This record gives sequence, C-alpha cells and structure tokens, in this order.
Amino acid sequence: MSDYPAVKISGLGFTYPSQSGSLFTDLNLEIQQGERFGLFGPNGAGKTTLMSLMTGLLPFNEGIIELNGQSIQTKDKKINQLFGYVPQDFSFYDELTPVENLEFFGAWSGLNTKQIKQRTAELLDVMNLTSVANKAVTKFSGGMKRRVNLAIGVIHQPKILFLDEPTVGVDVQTRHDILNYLLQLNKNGTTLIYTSHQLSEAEELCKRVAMIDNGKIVAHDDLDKLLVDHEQDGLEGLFLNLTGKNFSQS
Ligand SMILES: Nc1ncnc2c1ncn2[C@@H]1O[C@H](COP(=O)(O)OP(=O)(O)OP(=O)(O)O)[C@@H](O)[C@H]1O
Repeated sequence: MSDYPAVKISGLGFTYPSQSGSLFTDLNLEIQQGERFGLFGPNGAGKTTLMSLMTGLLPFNEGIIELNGQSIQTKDKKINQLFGYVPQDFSFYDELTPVENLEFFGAWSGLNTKQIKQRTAELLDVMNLTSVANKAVTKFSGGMKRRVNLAIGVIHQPKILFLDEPTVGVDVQTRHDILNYLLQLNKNGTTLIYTSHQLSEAEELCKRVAMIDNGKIVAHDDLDKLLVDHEQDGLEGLFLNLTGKNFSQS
C-alpha cells in the first residue's frame, strides 16, 4: 500500500460554464487509504460534481486532484486502472447481456482475455446474476441493473471505488447484499468513497464523513466524533445541525 492518501484535493476551483458563480472555490480534502468515506449534503450541494471531478470525467482549471499521489489530469492510462466508478445513472449497454457488458468494460479497463473470463464468472456469482448472464439487461429489474452497474465498476479490482447512490431503487435484500459486498471489498483493502441519501445505510457503511453544502465542506471527521461533538445520535440530526436543512426533504 502506498504512503499517499487515496485522494488529495488541493485548492480546487470549479465553475460550470453555464452558471454565473463558482461551485467550488479553494476546496481541500484528503481521504486516506482504506477509508470508508461518505460525502453527504443536500440536493445541489455538489456531491456528484465532486465525484465527476475526482474521477476525471469533468475537467477543471484550478487546483490539483491526486489519486494515490498521481494527478487525475495525467494522460497515463494507469490512473484509470487505479479506480472504479459506480455512477448514479446506469453506465452499461442496455441491449447487451451482463456477460457482454463485463467483457466490454473488462477489456476497456485493460484486463486480458483470461482475466476477463475469470472476473466475469466471479462477479456473476457474487452478484447473483449467473442465471441471467446471457439475457439482455434491458429486461432486468432495477435491483438487477444496480448489481450489473456495480459489477462493471469493480471488474478490474480497483484500489479506490467511487459510488454515487449505489443502492437507489433496490429492495431490502439487494441493499443488504450490496452493502455486505462493499464491506468485504473494504476489508480486502479497497478505499470506498460513497454518497447516498439513505442515511441508515450510510451510518452502517461509513466510518469517516464530510458534509458539503453550497459547494463548501462544512464538516469532515470520523462520524462517531462528529455525532459526539454535535450532540446528535444519527446522520439525520447531524445533517440538520450542520446545514440547517432537513435531509429527508433534500
Ligand atoms: N451539467 C451541469 N451544468 C450546469 N450546472 C450543473 C450541472 N450539473 C450540476 N449543476 C449544478 O451544480 C450544482 C451541484 O450539483 P450536483 O449534481 O453536483 O449536486 P448533488 O449534491 O450531487 O445533488 P443531488 O443530491 O441532487 O444528486 C447544482 O447547483 C446544479 O444545478
């Protein structure tokens, strides 16, 4: 494991071209190796945008974002192999089967044929998708699609995994299975960087959190410590205390 933080953001500035003001100004954040880190905030706070910046999907001009000590702005393909991204919107090809999707994204992330075959079989099993492995994803339920989305994000065994609302629209059993899988990945050394509006799930998964409001980080610490410091017994109260906004309405 390297000595670098998993993520280091220094002096980040970002403005959407269509917006008048900056969303982020001089934003700084460090996430250490092996953390289970949650990024929370009201609708429009900037969580998805920050994920897109950390994963290089959105370009920026001000500041530096490093993953394991490497700038995300480098053109080196190795940095893409370092992290996985499970976006809120499904990122697979609907008309393809889970096997075809995993083969495609496995090759895209640099795996060889043997590795792709092995990882595809493993992930179909772990995600309980073996019986539908050769059926087009378009006919799947929301929960099955979430599992395909997650499998694609982890096919290359990334060291850092970004997850944007990975359990939206899934049933209790699927949520439980996904959370257990993520905890297992973290035990084996994967850094998890997660955002969600499911607070009970977040409390279960995240050890360290940052609260973001209007593009500013208003708190960043161990979840347990923040709860004690702000005399709260859960993320819902903490959120209200820090942002003045009700999470369930955000
Ligand atoms: N493509 C875009 N072009 C212009 N403005 C955008 C774009 N995407 C997001 N924004 C604006 O940037 C701000 C942050 O949005 P973002 O989606 O990052 O928030 P969020 O915290 O992820 O919200 P949510 O909880 O609703 O997913 C909002 O004011 C939003 O309107």
